[in-house]
Amino acid sequence: RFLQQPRSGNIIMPPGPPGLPLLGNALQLPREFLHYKFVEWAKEYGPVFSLNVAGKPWLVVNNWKTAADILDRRSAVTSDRLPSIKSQQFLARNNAMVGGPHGPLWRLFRKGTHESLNIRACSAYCSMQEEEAGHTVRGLLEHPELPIEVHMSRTASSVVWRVLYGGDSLPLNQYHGGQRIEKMMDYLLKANLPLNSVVDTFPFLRPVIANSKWLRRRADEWYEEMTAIFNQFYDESCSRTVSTGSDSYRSTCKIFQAMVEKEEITKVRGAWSVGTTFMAGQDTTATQMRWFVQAMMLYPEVAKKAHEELDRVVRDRPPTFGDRENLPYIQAVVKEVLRWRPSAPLSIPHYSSEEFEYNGYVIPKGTFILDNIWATLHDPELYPDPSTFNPSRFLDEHGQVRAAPLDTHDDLLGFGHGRRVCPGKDLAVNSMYILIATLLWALEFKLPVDESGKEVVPDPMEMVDIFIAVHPKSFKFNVAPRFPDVLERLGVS
Ligand code: HEM
Repeated sequence: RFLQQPRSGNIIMPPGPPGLPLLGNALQLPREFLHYKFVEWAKEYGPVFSLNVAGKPWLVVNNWKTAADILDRRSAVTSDRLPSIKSQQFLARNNAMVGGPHGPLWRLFRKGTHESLNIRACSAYCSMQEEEAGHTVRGLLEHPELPIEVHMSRTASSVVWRVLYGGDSLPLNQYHGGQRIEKMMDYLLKANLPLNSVVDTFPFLRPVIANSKWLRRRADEWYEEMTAIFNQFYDESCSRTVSTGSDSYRSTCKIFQAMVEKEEITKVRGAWSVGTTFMAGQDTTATQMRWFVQAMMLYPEVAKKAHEELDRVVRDRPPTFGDRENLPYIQAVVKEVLRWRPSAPLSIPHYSSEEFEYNGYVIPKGTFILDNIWATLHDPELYPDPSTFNPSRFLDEHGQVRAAPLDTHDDLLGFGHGRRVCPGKDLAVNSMYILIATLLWALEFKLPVDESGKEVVPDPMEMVDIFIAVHPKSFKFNVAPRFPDVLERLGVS
């Protein structure tokens, strides 16, 4: 308790678990699945509690109400990101907007991404997304030997690639441009892992490293290579016109190119904005779709209800975006996938840029704020029996999608809060809708069997924490076509 007391002036932090002198709660934090530990602490200390991690104040927000109060309503002062020396300053040279400060540069980045990804702009990508859903069915049927992560990663990358860079559909099982970015991203993500950066643990080393070419050499090489890749994709994109099916659109690169021409942003920052958006948008959507496949194998009664709805509404032709309003159960499956297994259970941490007041507490400037999305989406008060995959929880007594209760973000779950809310949320939900509808229309998901004929049942609690994102552990799957000529019907034979 002593360590939760004000450190200076009138700071009053909410209570939290007691810690050790100097180290505070640092040794009590598990290295992975922090969100589970926070759920335990929230039961004891309430939905918003504080920690002291080696002298640094942390605030953990664990339900929809506190998230709305702190991250939405006070977003003017709770939308910063932790200043990270290794990843932001040395690796990305302050060009990575996702982890960057809440300032003028970030506003330009949001302006460009919003123009490209807002809900109206997204309508231009629908025919491309329908086509990608068809390619995914073909991939699953023609290459069932490939792991589910390879299929879903191709699909998610391809959609984001085509929107951001206006390129062609990405191939399955062949090295492509998107993978060049993904490979590089790994190093940047790992630099953010707690205690993975010497300079962030001991910030007094910053000037020493900044002034030594030899100590900085790995970071410099990484930056040069990343920038060359981003610039190459950006230049190629700026010279193409995109047209898919009945739609044509400006790639995100072209939107940033117009901003570069108006001298609002430099070219290198435009290229980095697009590249880091690709990084943020690819893995998240792919992870949600892997959970969807697992859920369909574990909950065949859900797949059956979805098949009944699709058979009644679209019958023997593939679903389209035009069918969405008539497919409430499919919409509810999309919501339940996002609720059941959010791909970023602790969101991306926020940081307070000013001292602020909340419920009688006074939270200091420089507080690391963790949004425990997992706790919110597994709160039994809002979602009874939260560990069961049950899309019907989102439907009213007439079988229609129920209106989202105030402040719950029930209409777009798992995309974060406040000014930092995910700018790709509408594109992601559109991708998930058309993929889920098309995969369920085209395929029967079954549990695979082992050599002795026994069903292999995946455990939905087996997950891999890779910092920010949490994936399902790799699992086997089995699919069969629901129509003998399914690929012809999809136009992808
Ligand atoms: C189902 C898929 C997705 C999920 C679950 C998801 C989730 C999130 C979350 C939780 C955040 C952090 C929000 C916060 O700080 O409060 C975020 C940020 C972000 N997302 Fe997504 N996202 C998804 C798809 C996408 C897509 C498709 C794109 C773009 C093509 C995208 C681009 C971004 C960017 C650029 C940020 C950083 C925003 C900022 O710092 O201002 N995301 N996302």
